[in-house]
Amino acid sequence: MSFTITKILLRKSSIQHLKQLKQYLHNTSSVRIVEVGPRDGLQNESVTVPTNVKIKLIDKLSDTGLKTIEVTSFVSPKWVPQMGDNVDVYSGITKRDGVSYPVLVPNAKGLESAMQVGVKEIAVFASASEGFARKNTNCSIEEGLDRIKDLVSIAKPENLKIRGYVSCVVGCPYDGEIQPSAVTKVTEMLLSLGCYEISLGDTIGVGTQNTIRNMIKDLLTITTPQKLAIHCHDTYGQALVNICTSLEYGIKVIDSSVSGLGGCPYAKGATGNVATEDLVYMLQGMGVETGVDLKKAYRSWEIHYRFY
Ligand SMILES: CC(C)(COP(=O)([O-])OP(=O)([O-])OC[C@H]1O[C@@H](n2cnc3c(N)ncnc32)[C@H](O)[C@@H]1OP(=O)([O-])[O-])[C@@H](O)C(=O)NCCC(=O)NCCSC(=O)C[C@@](C)(O)CC(=O)[O-]
Repeated sequence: MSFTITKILLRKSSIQHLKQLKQYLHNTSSVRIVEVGPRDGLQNESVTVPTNVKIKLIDKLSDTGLKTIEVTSFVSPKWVPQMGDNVDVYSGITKRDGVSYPVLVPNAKGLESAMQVGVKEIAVFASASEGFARKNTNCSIEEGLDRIKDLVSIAKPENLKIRGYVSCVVGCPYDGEIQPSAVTKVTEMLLSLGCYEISLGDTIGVGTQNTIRNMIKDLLTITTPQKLAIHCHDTYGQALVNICTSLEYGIKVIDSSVSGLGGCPYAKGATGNVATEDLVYMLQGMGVETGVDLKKAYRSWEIHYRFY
């Protein structure tokens, strides 16, 4: 290809890109932030944060304007001891009207305990990679989906809201690069089981603009952006860029973690999620409404910080 033709094509694609950005800014006046710090963040701390500190942190977060706060998980305490106080945390927090407090559940046993304390929303989790599925849940992708099917059959008649996660959407610490089609397959399955939204987890933060874009493009062949959320860990400082790329494709639900806490005990090398404060700051600058008070978000973190 001649140099001139390449230049024309490049100029055309950047004009298209600008048009797309303009369109997105026009369409995106607000986003919903899903705060995952108390679960995704604290599950990975080297020390177990005391229950009363977790409760204070969640109550402070409830005061920031966040509408969804994932508070804990009902997984096996043998696997993740940091979440072993799930019943006390969920029972101890002050539930505000208009705020949803989902919990992560891996199986029917976890769902049963969650229902006993009156949980109204759960999050189920699957993986796009076999290696991670086995390390994180001790079963294959397919067996994990069967477990989810079982627990959904109990949760649905009880009118519980069910959110789904797909982990390792671009890369896996065990299997390497992940093909978009693998993500699409698991997402389609979770949607067909009744999840109202699927959060796309870049579990180890290896995504870049291109890999995130390719993954979303493939997903948009089977679903709409309204059914998707993005969940970026920030290992290589790409989280905000990857979030902007997701916004371009119309995704308006973003997971983040206060102060950038986070990681997964079964994904070595994974650093924290994108920090809620950084995300709110960026979106405010773009004129996108989040409903979150930035100063209060900073202050909520002090509770946890004072613990150390
Ligand atoms: C799925 C299992 C349970 C299978 O674990 P397993 O060992 O295969 O299960 P099991 O059925 O053989 O049970 C083993 C023991 O755990 C107990 N048990 C079993 N289930 C529960 C439960 N729900 N609550 C309490 N206890 C439970 C069970 O009763 C038994 O106790 P024992 O008889 O030995 O005394 C295990 O692998 C597990 O809990 N895994 C979860 C790991 C985890 O929490 N990882 C982090 C969350 S995922 C994540 O962070 C990614 C995400 C969502 O953020 C998105 C992203 O970034 O990608």
